[in-house]
Amino acid sequence: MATAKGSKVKLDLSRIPAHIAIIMDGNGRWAKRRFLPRVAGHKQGMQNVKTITKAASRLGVKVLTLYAFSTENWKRPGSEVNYLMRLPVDFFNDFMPDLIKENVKVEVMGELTDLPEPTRQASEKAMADTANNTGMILNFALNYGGRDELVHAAQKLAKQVQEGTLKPEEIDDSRFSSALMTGFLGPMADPDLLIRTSGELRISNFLLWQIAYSELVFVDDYWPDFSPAALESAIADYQARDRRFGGL
Ligand SMILES: CCc1cc(N2CCCCCC2)n2ncc(-c3ccc(F)cc3)c2n1
Repeated sequence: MATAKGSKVKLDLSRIPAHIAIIMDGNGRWAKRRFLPRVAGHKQGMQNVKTITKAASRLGVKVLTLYAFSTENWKRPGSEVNYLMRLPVDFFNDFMPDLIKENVKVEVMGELTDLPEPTRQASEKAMADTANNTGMILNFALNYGGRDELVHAAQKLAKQVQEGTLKPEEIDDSRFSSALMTGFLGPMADPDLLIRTSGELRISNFLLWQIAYSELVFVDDYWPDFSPAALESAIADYQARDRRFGGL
């Protein structure tokens, strides 16, 4: 078994999960514990996105989906939302050369039309500038909600039936998966491994259809403290499980 260099755990590099999704939670509590403002946690959290992106890419992960902003996050104080909405701009200003060097392809999924113009433009430019990259897909969920995604998929398919281009009996798992925001990922749309940081044991309206058979790993680290070693440990947990996909 080939193992990751310098790793504390023995990873089978031939069984790295193709698609890892992460709920990056605990940024505000990370700051509070250090008597810093919440936005300091978000800033450190963004730095850690860069660290974990590189670590996942180098381990051979094919898709890394990160829950950056949920449809419910608009309820936060205006000053915090304004700060958060600038992070994608800062991320790409700082990290685009590294993303190009890592051959990472950026995707951003969610209700992007509701975002501030600079946030949406930075996301669209990053997707355009990395469109020809063939390495890991870094897929940000931005202004994303799982129920919102299911409703939009149902509406899309209902419209096709109404237009006469689709029969109701033709709507099956595959057709529904293709109608979701993760449809562009094809056979890799469903995460093999979902990680949530900060000790919370909730799914929080994330990838509700896609995680039907995902392995779930909950870690106590706050997101800013979630290290490449912690990622490898979560992957080792995944590799130690015996996935049955509903079978015996
Ligand atoms: C819009 C809210 C938000 C918050 C945020 N945080 C704060 C909370 C979560 C922890 C990570 C740091 N990050 N980190 C990267 C992005 C990002 C999103 C899209 C994109 F195309 C490029 C980068 C980000 N976006």
